[in-house]
Amino acid sequence: MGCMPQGRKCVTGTGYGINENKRKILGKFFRMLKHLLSGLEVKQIMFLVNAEPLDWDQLMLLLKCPNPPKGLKPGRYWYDRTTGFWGKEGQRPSQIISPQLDIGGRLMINASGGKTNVIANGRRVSKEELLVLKLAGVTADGSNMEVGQKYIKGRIWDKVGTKLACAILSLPVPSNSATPSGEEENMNKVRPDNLPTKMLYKFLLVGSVKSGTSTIFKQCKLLYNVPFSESEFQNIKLVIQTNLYTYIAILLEERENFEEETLLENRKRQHVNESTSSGNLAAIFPAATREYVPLMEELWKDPAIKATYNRINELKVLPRSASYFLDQAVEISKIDYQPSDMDILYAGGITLSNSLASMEFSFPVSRAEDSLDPEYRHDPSLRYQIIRVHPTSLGENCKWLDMFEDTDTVLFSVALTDYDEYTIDSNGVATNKMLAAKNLFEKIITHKAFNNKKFLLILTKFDLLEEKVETIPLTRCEWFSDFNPVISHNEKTSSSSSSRSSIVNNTNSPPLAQRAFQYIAMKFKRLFRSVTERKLFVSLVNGLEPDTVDEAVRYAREVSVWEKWDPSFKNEKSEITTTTIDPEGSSS
Ligand SMILES: Nc1nc2c(ncn2[C@@H]2O[C@H](COP(=O)(O)OP(=O)(O)OP(=O)(O)O)[C@@H](O)[C@H]2O)c(=O)[nH]1
Ligand SMILES: [Mg+2]
Repeated sequence: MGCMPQGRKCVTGTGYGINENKRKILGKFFRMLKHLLSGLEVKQIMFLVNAEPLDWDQLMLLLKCPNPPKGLKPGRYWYDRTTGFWGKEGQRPSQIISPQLDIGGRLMINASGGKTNVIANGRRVSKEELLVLKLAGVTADGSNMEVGQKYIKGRIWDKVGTKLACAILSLPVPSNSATPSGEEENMNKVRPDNLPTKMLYKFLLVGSVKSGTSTIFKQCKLLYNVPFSESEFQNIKLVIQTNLYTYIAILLEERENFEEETLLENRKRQHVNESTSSGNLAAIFPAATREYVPLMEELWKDPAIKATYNRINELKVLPRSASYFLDQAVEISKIDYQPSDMDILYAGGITLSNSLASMEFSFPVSRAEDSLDPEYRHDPSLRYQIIRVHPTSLGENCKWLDMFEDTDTVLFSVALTDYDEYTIDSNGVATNKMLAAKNLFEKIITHKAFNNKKFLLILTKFDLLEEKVETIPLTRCEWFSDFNPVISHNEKTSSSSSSRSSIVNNTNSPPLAQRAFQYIAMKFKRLFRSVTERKLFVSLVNGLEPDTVDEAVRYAREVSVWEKWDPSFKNEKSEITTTTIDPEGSSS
């Protein structure tokens, strides 16, 4: 075959004759490159980076770098040397290539056609990028920011959420090899002793729709003193006020129905206000930010409204928390209303960010911990991150879970009350919510990115289960068809002796709810073991009670550092530390 450019021999070809059928295409690539790059004039218009043409050496540097641009064609490109961001001139970034390559000219401010007032490394970023920077927690104040992969104001790619947001917004994320120096990547996993870096443990909080994840997330913010930002706080306030007006609109509508039964004699009076009973929220309360105190006071004087309100439990369309807010209607409708912690917790429909929220914290040292031998204490300076993601943002078959592969422990939340509830999809097909939760659980535990993750199942809404299970049998859900509500004396003793949770130890708790909880935990544990051959940890939670959430999250901390959670670890009983019960142990 003879000599190839740059004097190299084609070793595999040595000693063999040329396949005449292929002669035409042999060396095609080199002929093409030579053709493209031989004359300076040609070169100059072929590959421009930051408005400067690349010479042969620069082009080779670009093509042979650890993470070269994919499918590079002649054209005009921009390149941010600090981050490795790469894109076509005038367009948003399309890839992240190896950073720090000495190619092209100076990055221009309008290189990517961004229209925001934020400049990153000398380039005006696009709206989408700005959103990502905000998600990553980089303050975007219009000043010139240093946005390195390695140091940002840190390392934005470490912030989960950044990756997910990028995926959703079709912005590039660095491939593993693009992360400068491989050890950076693994810093959270293998930490050389001489590095003083604090370790960050990551919990992914996920569950099916309305499983209580945002309540747990909000509870954690309050528990671990992570303040709500001003915009989060304003958003919460707006949601609470808007919710209140929705409840009132429903009351106004329902008032009519009740009246026909109970307030026939007052009917004429009611007609005076007919115009307000349309239920059209926008018409009644045009702007949630306006003060409606006088209107609210007037409404409460209306006997028909009072009568309707007294029968609020019959109004299935109103959420349970409605009466909590309606009781403070006048207060909430004030312009200067400040939501209390309880208001924030009770407010449904609040997601701090649309689909994704993240908080970082350290555990305050508890009194119980303080009295422990230092050897058994957790390092109080360790940092933890909780990322809450809504199932609808995980995409088809949870494909975006990849973005969370650096999670240490998954907190999977299931509402204990889901067993008799249904979701209706766009085709009108009803699915039992417990089965939907089971389905999501199976998808996540079998996802390739979560192969070896530890899982803590958070069974929540226990307070609501206590009420519900007394009237609606658990067997409503087909998965629970073999639940036997009759508790033998022996089982009763064994279940309470293995219970550590304050909820379970509460002697007022109806045993039936405990029994149901243990049964559901056992079902999930068996499912988990059959799929992964590993142990599923379980915590019982009432999202509105801080102590139970604190116990569960501290339990997640324990779980994260146990090295003995693999199947070879026989004595599982000793894993049960401060928090939870072992439903498997007690259900035999
Ligand atoms: N009584 C009671 N209510 C709860 C509990 N946990 C959550 N809730 C309520 O249940 C509703 C749904 O809870 P969220 O925390 O919003 O659930 P989510 O998983 O964020 O739901 P979506 O994001 O809307 O899918 C809210 O009205 C909460 O106040 C609980 O343990 N007990
Ligand atoms: Mg929510």
